[in-house]
Amino acid sequence: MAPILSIRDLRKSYEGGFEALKGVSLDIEEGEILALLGPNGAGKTTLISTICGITTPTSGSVTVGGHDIRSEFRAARQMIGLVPQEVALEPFEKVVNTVRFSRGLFGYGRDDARIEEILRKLSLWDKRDNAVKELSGGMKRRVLIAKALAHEPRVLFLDEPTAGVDVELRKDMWEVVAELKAAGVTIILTTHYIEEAEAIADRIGVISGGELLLVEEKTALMRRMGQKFIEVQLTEPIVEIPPGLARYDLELNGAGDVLVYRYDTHKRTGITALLNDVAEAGLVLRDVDTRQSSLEEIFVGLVAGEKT
Ligand SMILES: Nc1ncnc2c1ncn2[C@@H]1O[C@H](COP(=O)(O)OP(=O)(O)OP(=O)(O)O)[C@@H](O)[C@H]1O
Repeated sequence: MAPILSIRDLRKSYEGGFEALKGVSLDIEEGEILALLGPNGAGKTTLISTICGITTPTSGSVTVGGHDIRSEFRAARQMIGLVPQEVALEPFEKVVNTVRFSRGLFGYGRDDARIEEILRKLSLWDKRDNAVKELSGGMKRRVLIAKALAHEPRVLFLDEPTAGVDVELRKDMWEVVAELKAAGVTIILTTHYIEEAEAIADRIGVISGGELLLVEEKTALMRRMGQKFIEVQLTEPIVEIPPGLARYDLELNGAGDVLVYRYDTHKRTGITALLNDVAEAGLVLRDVDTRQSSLEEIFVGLVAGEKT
């Protein structure tokens, strides 16, 4: 199947010559959720703004549903919904009207049933007659999503959808995203919250300094780059690692009662030998725990590697 979004060698230099995108290429399949991770200033917003036609690219091409964003701007833009980072809403307008208005902007006729469906999906139906200014910050974000969905887009961009919202609302947002995916909407979101990408994305893209460092299926990425740790908890603390265990490159925690061993699941792990040698060294185990390195550790490693 042809990708719903196709980005080829996209470059953007701002006035003054700053290169915010240095040749980004990416294909996105219909119905997937892609999370774009990157530090501040990486170019995430520039990438989204360029695809959505808010920023003009210096070179390169983007097609949405086969429509070129420059030569077929209207057709391409019609397929896209954008939830911007900044909350920019008309404070005195009623929720329902602001969403209706967004639909009208795209040339669609009034469709109250559709608006009701969107407002209900976002738990805004009860607030439909409230003025926007009466809503909490989290609810305002939902209104932004409702507006972006009003013209029935097939691709939805969420630029930091949960920045500054509390944990509970963040989880609600994730549910909304999952429902949209189930309804067939393709979703591209940027986030600073790595746990957010870990929780909802199918694929992860890491962008830094205007370059896409990698794009990979989340589980494959975590399997490929992730390491595992085994924590050997001892009944009695020790002051130093016994010489018999020197070859393992172990770390002893501050309290002296946990030995941490890092291993790669793709190679021989050496766990059996380690546990034998721990017993041999006269240490008694209280418990053994394993832990997978998180996406956060992978991400920090990648971006740090890029800077050196
Ligand atoms: N209009 C502009 N003129 C000049 N430089 C700009 C402009 N907009 C963005 N930049 C620069 O381009 C780079 C990328 O910015 P962008 O907003 O795309 O980053 P981002 O990854 O979205 O960052 P954040 O996570 O902080 O929102 C930054 O260094 C920024 O200062």
